[in-house]
Amino acid sequence: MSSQQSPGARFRKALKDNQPLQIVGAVNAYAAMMAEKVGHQAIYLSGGGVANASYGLPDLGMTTMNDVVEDVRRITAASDLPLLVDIDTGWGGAFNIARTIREMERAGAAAVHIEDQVAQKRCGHRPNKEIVSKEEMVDRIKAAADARVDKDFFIMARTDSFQKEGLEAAIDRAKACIEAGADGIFAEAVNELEHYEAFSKALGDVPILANITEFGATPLYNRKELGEAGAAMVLYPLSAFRAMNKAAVTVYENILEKGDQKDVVDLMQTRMELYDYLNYHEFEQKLDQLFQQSKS
Ligand SMILES: C[C@](O)(C(=O)O)[C@H](CC(=O)O)C(=O)O
Ligand SMILES: [Mg+2]
Repeated sequence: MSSQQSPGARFRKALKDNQPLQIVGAVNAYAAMMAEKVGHQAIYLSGGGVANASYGLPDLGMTTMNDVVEDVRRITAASDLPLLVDIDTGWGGAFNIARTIREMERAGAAAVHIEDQVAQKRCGHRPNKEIVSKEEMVDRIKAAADARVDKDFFIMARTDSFQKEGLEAAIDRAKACIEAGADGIFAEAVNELEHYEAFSKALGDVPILANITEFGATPLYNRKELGEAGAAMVLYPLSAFRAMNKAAVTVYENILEKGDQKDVVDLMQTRMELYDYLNYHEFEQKLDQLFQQSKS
């Protein structure tokens, strides 16, 4: 099932083959399997998703490298799609960042994005974000780029500077990050198509990611218009997660209020659908064969 190419090489190929490449959030292994079967070419492990879904915590820099790497391992074991991982600020200084990159590679990630917020970070779409200096961010990128073993492992620099410093400063940071070895730029929380155009004009061939997260600062632009504005990647970090959560609350409430779940069965994936995504029947057949062998 798994291909000969490294995860990083597969990510780069997906980027080349899809313009722009849609990257969908998968909060766990099963979500990754569904995204793959549906036909997506790349998946994402959201830092907010790990904090919220795996630990019941807000996206405020409270989860550690090990928390995230654990979820990466689970997802890469279940799906062959190249996985982009949110490593927040990299969890420390140069040595910590180098360790993070190596652990992510070892766990089967294809790409990461590392941001220029302070360690006490916030969600990129919340007010009052604090950022580190351009020099410190450049050091983060150098440490990350230098640490990778596979040269195809993709390192994306995310800049949160637009909110505080505006477009020109954000582009200036992006340029410095590219010089330091970044393969792509995540232009966080910009809010007009023209902003992506400006990034793309200034950065030439370097791929730019548009984060189309719901209920945030960026309108829900279509893939096509983002592509025309120069975005090479479109991220949907928590879209499926938000939908799952709403369905779950509806089911919990219904069971409590009505005493049964009949009214909400239509919201549910059926047992057969679940089994199809899991290849359940293949496993069952194998089990039957094993029993036959031990009986004979
Ligand atoms: C992309 C992001 O970093 C994430 O952790 O998924 C978040 C998404 C969100 O909170 O909607 C971010 O943009 O900061
Ligand atoms: Mg995040």
